[in-house]
Amino acid sequence: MADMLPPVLLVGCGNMGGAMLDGWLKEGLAPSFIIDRHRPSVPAPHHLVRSADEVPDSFHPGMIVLATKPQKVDAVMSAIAPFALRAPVLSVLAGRRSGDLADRLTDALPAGSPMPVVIRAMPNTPSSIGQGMSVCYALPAATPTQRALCTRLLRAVGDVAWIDHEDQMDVVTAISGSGPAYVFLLAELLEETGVAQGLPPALARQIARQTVAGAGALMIQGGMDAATLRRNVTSPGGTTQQALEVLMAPDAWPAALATAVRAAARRSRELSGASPVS
Ligand SMILES: NC(=O)C1=CN([C@@H]2O[C@H](COP(=O)(O)OP(=O)(O)OC[C@H]3O[C@@H](n4cnc5c(N)ncnc54)[C@H](OP(=O)(O)O)[C@@H]3O)[C@@H](O)[C@H]2O)C=CC1
Ligand SMILES: O=C(O)[C@@H]1CCC=N1
Repeated sequence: MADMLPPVLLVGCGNMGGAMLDGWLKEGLAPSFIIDRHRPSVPAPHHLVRSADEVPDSFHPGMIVLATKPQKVDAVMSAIAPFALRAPVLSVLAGRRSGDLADRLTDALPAGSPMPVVIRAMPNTPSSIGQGMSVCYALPAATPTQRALCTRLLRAVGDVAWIDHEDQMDVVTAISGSGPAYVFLLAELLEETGVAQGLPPALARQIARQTVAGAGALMIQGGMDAATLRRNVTSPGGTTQQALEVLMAPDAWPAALATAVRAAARRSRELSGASPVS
C-alpha cells in the first residue's frame, strides 16, 4: 500500500485519461474515482461514475486530473471545485492555461476561498504502456510536494520533463502530445505504399509496424542520436540515400513537419483563447 500511487479523481476517461489510467492501474493505484460517460467499467476497488455530481463529498483525492476535451471542462468546474480545495489539480487539456483554469475553479467556490493549485501537463497516449512523454508546468503557487506528486503520477506512465515558461506548452503539445499521431501516420503510409507497390497486405502491415517500433526502441535503448542512427542505415550510393534525397529535400519533410508543428501549436494557442501567432 505504501508504494501505491495516490487516489485520483479522474475527470474524463477517454483516449488520454484512459491511457493514463491503464498505466496507473498497472503500477498500483489507491482507490480512485473515475468520471466518464462512456467507459464501460473500471476494476475494483476503483469507482466509475457518469457525472461529477456523483462523487461523494467524503472522497479525498491526492490529485484531481482533468482529462476532458478543452471545450468541455467548464461544465464540470462547479462540481469539482470543492475537491480542488483539498488536492491539487493536474490538467492535461491542450491549450487551456493554468491561470485560466484556476480562475474558473475559484469562480465556482464561495467568496474568500483560497485559489486552487493547477498544474498543467501534456502527456501522450503511449502512457498506456508506460512509454509516455509528459511535460509539466506549474505556477509558482504549486508547492514542491505538489510538483513531486505530479512527477510521481506521470513518471509511473513514462518520462517526465518540466518547463519554466507556460508558453512553451504550445510547441510541446505540437511535438510530443500530437506526435504519436505523426508516427502512426508514417506506419500507415509505409503500409499503404507497400501494398500499392505489390506486397501482400499482411506483409506490408508487419514490416511497416515493426520497422517503426524497432527504430523507436533502438533509438531509446541504444542511446545514439537520431542523425547517427539514420546515417548508419544510409550506405553511400545505396537504396536509403535515394529515398532520403527525396524526403530530406528542403521543401519535403523539413518543410512539411515545420508547417505541421506550427499549425498544431497555433491551434493550442487558439484553444487558450490567446490571439494566434505564427
Ligand atoms: N488524445 C491524446 O492523444 C491527448 C489528449 N490530450 C488532452 O486530453 C484531453 C482529453 O482528450 P481525449 O482523451 O482524446 O478526449 P476523449 O473525448 O477521448 O475523452 C474525454 C472523455 O471525457 C468524457 N467527459 C467529458 N465531460 C464529461 C462530463 N462532464 N461527465 C462525464 N464524462 C465527461 C467524454 O465524454 P463525451 O465525449 O460524451 O463528452 C469522453 O469520454 C483533451 O483536453 C486533450 O487536449 C493531451 C495529450 C494527448
Ligand atoms: O489533438 C489534440 O488536440 C490533443 C492534444 C494533443 C494530442 N491530442
